[in-house]
Amino acid sequence: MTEEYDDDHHDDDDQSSSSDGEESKSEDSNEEDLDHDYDEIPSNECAGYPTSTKQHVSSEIKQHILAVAIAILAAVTTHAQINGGFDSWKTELAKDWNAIRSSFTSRGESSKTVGKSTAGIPRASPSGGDRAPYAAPSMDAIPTELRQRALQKALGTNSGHKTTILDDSRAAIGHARATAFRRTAGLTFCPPTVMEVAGVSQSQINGLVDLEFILPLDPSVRVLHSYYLGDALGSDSSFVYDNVNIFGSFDSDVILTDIDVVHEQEGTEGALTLERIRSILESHLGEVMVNDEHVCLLQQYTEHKQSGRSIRGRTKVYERPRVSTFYQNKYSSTAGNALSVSREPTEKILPASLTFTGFATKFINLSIQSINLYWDGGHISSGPKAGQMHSVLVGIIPGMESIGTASFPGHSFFVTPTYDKAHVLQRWTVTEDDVVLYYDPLENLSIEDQKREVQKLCDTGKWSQKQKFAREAWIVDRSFGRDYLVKTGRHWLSVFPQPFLDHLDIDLAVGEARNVLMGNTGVNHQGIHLWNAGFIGQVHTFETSHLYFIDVPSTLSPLTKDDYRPEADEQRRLTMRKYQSSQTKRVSIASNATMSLSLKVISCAPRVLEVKKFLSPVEVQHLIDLASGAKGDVSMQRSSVLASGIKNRKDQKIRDTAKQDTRSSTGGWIHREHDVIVDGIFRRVADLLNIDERMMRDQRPPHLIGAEDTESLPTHDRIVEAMQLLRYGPGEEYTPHHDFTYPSIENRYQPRRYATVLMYLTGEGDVVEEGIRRSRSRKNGNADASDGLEGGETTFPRAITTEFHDGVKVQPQSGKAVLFYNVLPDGNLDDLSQHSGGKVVSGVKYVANIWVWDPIIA
Ligand SMILES: O=C(O)CCC(=O)C(=O)O
Ligand SMILES: [Fe+2]
Repeated sequence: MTEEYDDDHHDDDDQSSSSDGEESKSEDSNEEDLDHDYDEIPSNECAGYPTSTKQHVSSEIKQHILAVAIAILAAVTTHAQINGGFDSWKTELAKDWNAIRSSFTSRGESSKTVGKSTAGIPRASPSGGDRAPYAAPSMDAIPTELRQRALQKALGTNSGHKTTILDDSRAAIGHARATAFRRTAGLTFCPPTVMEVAGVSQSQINGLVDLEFILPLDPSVRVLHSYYLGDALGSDSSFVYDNVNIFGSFDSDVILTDIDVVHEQEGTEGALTLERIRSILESHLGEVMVNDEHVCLLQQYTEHKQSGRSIRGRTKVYERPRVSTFYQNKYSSTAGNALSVSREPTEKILPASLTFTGFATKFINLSIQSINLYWDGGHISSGPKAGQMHSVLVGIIPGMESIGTASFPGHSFFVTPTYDKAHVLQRWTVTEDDVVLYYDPLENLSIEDQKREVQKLCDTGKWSQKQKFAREAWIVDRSFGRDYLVKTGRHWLSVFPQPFLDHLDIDLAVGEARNVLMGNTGVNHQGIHLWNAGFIGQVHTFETSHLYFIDVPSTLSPLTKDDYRPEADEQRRLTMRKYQSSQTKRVSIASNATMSLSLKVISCAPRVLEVKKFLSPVEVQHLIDLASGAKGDVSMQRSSVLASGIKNRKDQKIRDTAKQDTRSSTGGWIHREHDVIVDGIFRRVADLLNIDERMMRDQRPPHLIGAEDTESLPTHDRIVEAMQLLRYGPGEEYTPHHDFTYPSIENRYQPRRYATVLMYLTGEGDVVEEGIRRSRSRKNGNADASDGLEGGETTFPRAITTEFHDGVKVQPQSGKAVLFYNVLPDGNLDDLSQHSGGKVVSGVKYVANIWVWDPIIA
């Protein structure tokens, strides 16, 4: 991925931060009819596309129904019945379903009146505030006594003690204490276990909570079945999606047909047994490849096919903690004690209201043609172009793909064919409720007509299998996203499901990668390490053997692949010791010396941590010299921005259009192999992130890079981009944006930048300021370096706090690093990770950025 992103990395970017951010009053086209139930969507092999006009029962009601159904089930059934597994679960649920649903109808009605909504989801409060405006029914919908009684029954014990701890753990240990980034964790289509029915599951203790979701039977079964196949069969190929295409369109149908045939032959009432389905799958895949969730999914398929009833599944999601838990000593009842968090604080603590209301907006193209996406800036009010429309090309959305940008409520966007920019296909005004927007040429057709149309497109070969699959995958994603929103209050910006790292099987050919993930780094196969951000001011420390450079080595030639061989590596490490120290001044060090650095949490949501003195003055100086041209070989250019998701970044025209006022800095790229100092910084960053530095190496096979013996790992590619050096002069800035991008739906791995490490080279309390000034004026007479930096703070405008109205600000300080995560522990992209580089008032701001992608095992 590095090769692809190095030269012109893509950030999505706010297109028009000058907007006053006023809440939109304009009509949106997504008014929904909520009366349609999932269960009534007919099953069909080639279509069944939900539309935005007729599809779902309010997801909120669904959540209530499910939660209550499970509670009732748990409370009324005996231990043996619960243990009866799938069949009894389904029967019981089915029996209670209608009664439960009708008892909730009135509640459902009232949710409709909350305001204009998408899929029955009440409108967010316009003021922003906590941004969790949706009362998540979740576990709280189950009365505590019911849950406890169910648990006691299930466990056959009266241990009140146990119950209390488990109840508390959900509220307390969940939340911010989730310390790993997981991708679609614990996805299952099997009935709840005894523990789960009782409201307890292992993953709650690991920090994530259960989400029960419902998907329309068609096309979900086909899509998910194909993903399971792809993951099973393609686990050692780079792009599982290719396998999904091959197997998903061929084997997938063959397996489903086999199941249908056996079902018919055996005349089974309802569903085939799990054993029978397992044996059919095993005959195609082999024993080790078959996983239980896949089997359960197919059982739901046989059981629901006639009725077209929906698919039920569960996965883990991140529940953001209450803002009161972000403060260790401020709100006494929480006081940093994990197990007491579940008690409600006496006073209701609200986050500071925000003056900024921007958010990530994602546009999905459900047609097969590429379309242009424009931001509509309205009429130009003065100047020679007065009266003309001002629109800005955000990017081109390829067929069945998505791109995104940061936006504000009230912003308008429109799409046109790429070949006819005057023909507006669809126009949207974004609001907080509508940030994932679909262009769907079939949207206005009835479900029946859509089916016919898609069938025709399939039959006449106008759509490929791949295109059809991608469209169906988006439909599944969209459906999941609604349940995710209701449960968490957050929009789903990722793609569901992401590969199931939780299910990596030790028998599969991932041994080495697993070791890397699990090894000394403390990262396990369940997820990628994230520093805990339990409360503001929380301090962590990490050890690194990549000590500060306190002198510049006599030779600074680029490193070759051979330099990364273990012996060469070790030799260099020893040689470099004479230029290094464990403090920013010289102290005597042993050859195996390490140093320890502290990270301090400055924001819990988003998760932001700072490390003072991450870089030594010599390292800072070295990077500034590279950025300022004193050392020549880094070419700094006017920074460009692109909507995230655009893949063709060689397209100069788009790039030029994208050079807007949103980002006025200049920047250049520097590879880790540039020299030993830069390489050392990358290694220290790996330690900071708690990942194996080898994953940051060039992963291309030896014959492509002219080396014999390489230490590459079974990741797709190196997981780090080249370092980006940025220079901002007075008046220059980078307006609010996200660092994440939207991966292609075709990429089964859904790679993303999970972490940003931003290192300040100049700034307040500048320990090397004097040195920099002297050296710069000496070396290149750079006049602008003679002033200290004023302004240029990095702001997380949407950080949740009880103190600040404009978010959390980070003052540039020479040598300081800020680490923030662009993802949440449940694999969603973190909209709150939005940030800006403030306007420089005087002096020059230099920063260096390192973006790290989540390790993906090939
Ligand atoms: O300059 C800053 O403070 C932020 C830079 C940034 O966000 C970026 O380059 O993506
Ligand atoms: Fe950024």
